[in-house]
Amino acid sequence: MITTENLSVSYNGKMVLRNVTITARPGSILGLVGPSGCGKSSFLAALNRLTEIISGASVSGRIQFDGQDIGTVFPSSVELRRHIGMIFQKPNPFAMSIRRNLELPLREHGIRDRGQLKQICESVLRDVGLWDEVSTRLDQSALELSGGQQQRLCIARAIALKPQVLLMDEPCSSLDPLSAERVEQLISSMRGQYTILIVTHNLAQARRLSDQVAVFWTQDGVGRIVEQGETEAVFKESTNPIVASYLSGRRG
Ligand SMILES: Nc1ncnc2c1ncn2[C@@H]1O[C@H](COP(=O)(O)OP(=O)(O)OP(=O)(O)O)[C@@H](O)[C@H]1O
Repeated sequence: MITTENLSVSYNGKMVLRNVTITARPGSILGLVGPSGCGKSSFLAALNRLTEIISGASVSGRIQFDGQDIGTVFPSSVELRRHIGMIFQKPNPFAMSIRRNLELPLREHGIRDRGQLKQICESVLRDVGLWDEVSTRLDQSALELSGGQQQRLCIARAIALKPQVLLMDEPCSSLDPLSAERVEQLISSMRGQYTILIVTHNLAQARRLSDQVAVFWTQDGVGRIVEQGETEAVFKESTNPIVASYLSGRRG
């Protein structure tokens, strides 16, 4: 379980996200929606400590992992990212073979046994539905795969490390409609196994995929969460006029 309390993010002293307090339940999918620029990506970056490598970025507030301060649980960013994986909008396989894409992070985390590496590679490629498509060309460059296949490979690379949490920043938005549907189905099938936080601009997708949803909005130049709850309840019953008109597609 991952929980934030009054999490705020600033760049060069200017706050862009204020006081986000939210819980992502174990095994559930939390959708993060809201118009451009309201701080959704900054929120994910803070959770994955990417803000540490963004010049001028600073974070305040608390992040807890299974009830403990995340800095205590994972003092090093390498260890943190093993447990909290990230999938980006644009698939970002390494410019190397499909096999090496999967083996490299495993080797970096101390798994060197060839049999074990082979077994994990096959298992995660099966999990993401890629095995039948790539099993005969594991030594070809990952960059030769289609965009949708590359994104599924990136998800395989992330889950090879057995993370508890996966952060996804618009994972389908750079893909053609069929590939996007395939990746969405994959994410849906991962419910129960991983805690997933997914940013999406596709409201229909947020509604189909997520168990809970948080609506981000910029007010007075700062992003914050204006509504959160069970997805169907938020979509059907929100009494916040901004949220209701945004979710119905009339605004935003
Ligand atoms: N590295 C940075 N330096 C300065 N300002 C930044 C930086 N990254 C983001 N911002 C600003 O922070 C605010 C929030 O941006 P962020 O990308 O988190 O929003 P978002 O909701 O994810 O937007 P989108 O949906 O367009 O991806 C924006 O005003 C943006 O310009």
